[in-house]
Amino acid sequence: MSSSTNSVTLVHSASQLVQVVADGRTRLRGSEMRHPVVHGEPGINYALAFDMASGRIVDLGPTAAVESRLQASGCTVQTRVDATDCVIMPGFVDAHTHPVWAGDRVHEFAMKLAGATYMDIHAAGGGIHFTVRETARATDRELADLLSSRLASMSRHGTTLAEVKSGYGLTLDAELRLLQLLCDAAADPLCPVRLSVTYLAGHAVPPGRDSAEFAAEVASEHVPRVLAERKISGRLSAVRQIDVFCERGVLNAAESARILEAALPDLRGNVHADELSDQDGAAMACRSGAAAASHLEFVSESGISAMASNDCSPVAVLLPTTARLLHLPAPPARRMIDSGCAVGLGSDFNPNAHCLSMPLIGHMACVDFGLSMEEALAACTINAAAALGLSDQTGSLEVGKLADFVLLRAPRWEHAFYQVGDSDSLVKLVCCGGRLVKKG
Ligand SMILES: N=CN[C@@H](CCC(=O)O)C(=O)O
Ligand SMILES: [Zn+2]
Repeated sequence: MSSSTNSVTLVHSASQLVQVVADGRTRLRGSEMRHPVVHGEPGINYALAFDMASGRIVDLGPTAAVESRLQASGCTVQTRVDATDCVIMPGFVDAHTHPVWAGDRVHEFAMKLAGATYMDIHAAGGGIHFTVRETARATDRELADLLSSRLASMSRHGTTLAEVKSGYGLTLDAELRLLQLLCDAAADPLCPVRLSVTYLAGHAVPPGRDSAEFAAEVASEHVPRVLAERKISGRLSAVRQIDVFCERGVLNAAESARILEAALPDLRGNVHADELSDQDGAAMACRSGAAAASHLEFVSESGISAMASNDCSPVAVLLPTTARLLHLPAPPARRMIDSGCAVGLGSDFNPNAHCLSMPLIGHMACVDFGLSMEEALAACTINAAAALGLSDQTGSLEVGKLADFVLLRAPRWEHAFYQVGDSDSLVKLVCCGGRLVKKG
């Protein structure tokens, strides 16, 4: 029970309370992922109270105990939310999304089903290049509306924090435009999802350009301008991460490192690594001091060892939609966890992988990558928040943390991953920083 509390909202009578972490740890590595903290004694029901002014959790535990502590400390319970037959659990954290673009690529889905590879389409001027052209044609208003409807959908599926990347601009001005749209959304008090904005500085090499020369331009001109806008004018102050697509046919490890290092330590590194081939991407991410490396289908043993080495190593963010869609081998998820990596999860929402539901991602991580449900839970809460450097604030339910939680209409939390494709109706209520954003 925290002391400086006045008016609180009390969510009570839940059949389970899922904290994930209860001792302040900010990531779960390796075998620790098997043991998220869950309370669900038969005959006991559970509550969570949050301060309405700060949006932070002030107490949680069995309902009777929480109510008597609130009364003893003189708190006024202003709002009561009945969670009977529901589970209180942390909001889902989506550690990797590309939500600002126009023009779908459903035609490419058909091409891939007929056997075309991702890189065949990319090299022929489709893929990211197609989306860059469509995005350039769209107005700011159209892009803002598309972004906002995607964020609303994420929220309906229970996401309370998402990493959101630019990357469909490629030129400096076009990237600045996309970053501004993301920062405007992040600053909107009505935005239903907390956003952590990433400057995806090297998503593709513009047609006709040489990758080394493009990387040099991004490192020496684009990155300094984004950093200046962020610091001096404050226009892009919500930008927290930098990303590159380290891949054969895009940027190699040296070119990627050059861009990342131009932004560090102002921005945290967050890298597309070893997705379609082993490019030494994970190890490069470690050497560059990045906070997260995503994809990792082709990660090497040395990349896994580097990511498993300590509590500051990058979080290994796995993206089940992409591996499935592109018929890639599953990333060696078991090997990563058994080696001691902190594994996180992301939807990778983008025009290639059109999925906004983290419960579905958790299901796919279990079925396709061999995670247990406990590991998937840790991966899409505390570890995904760790990938964004925000796991001291969110990603678990603990006193003092943000009231970022969902009520799941189910007897046990495992239904989040078991009831595949049903997350919109399973998620009864979403609370983001103490703001109730979905009621049903
Ligand atoms: N791999 C690079 N970027 C995205 C795909 C972007 C696109 O195809 O538009 C990803 O993470 O999967
Ligand atoms: Zn991506």
